[in-house]
Amino acid sequence: MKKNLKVVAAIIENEYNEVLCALRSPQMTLPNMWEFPGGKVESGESLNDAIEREIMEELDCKIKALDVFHDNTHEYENVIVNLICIRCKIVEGLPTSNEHSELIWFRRENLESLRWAPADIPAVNKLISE
Ligand SMILES: Nc1nc2c([nH]c(=O)n2[C@H]2C[C@H](O)[C@@H](COP(=O)(O)OP(=O)(O)OP(=O)(O)O)O2)c(=O)[nH]1
Repeated sequence: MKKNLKVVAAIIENEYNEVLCALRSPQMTLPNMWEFPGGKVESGESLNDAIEREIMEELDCKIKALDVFHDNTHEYENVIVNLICIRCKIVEGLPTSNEHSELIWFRRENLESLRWAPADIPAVNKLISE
């Protein structure tokens, strides 16, 4: 049976309506695909605590979770990912890439030009069409 993963990802927008996008490194699963930064929810952890912890670990900056933007379940070849995208705002610091190959701020209308992890595509489409 495939493993089910509960994953939170941060939708962080700046004052120019640009969204923070992260490129998964060649060493990660889903290598060289774009994603919203985040990671697996640990047992007993709330979604907000999980995204705030993951962003501190991955991007070295403090965020506040605002609300759930999109919730999608995607079946990959080996795993089923429940990806919960949460709108967040930066409270302290600037995002720094600890684990990703690249971090960029991208305008919503240009998001479709990136090669996204398949689970992210519905959230990306919602961002573009909003
Ligand atoms: N962080 C994040 N993960 C995503 C997104 N979309 C998507 O399919 N995933 C998948 C990739 C991973 O299989 C899973 C968990 O993310 P993770 O960031 O903890 O993955 P990881 O590389 O640490 O996983 P692993 O190598 O330890 O198995 O969710 C996304 O937008 N953000």
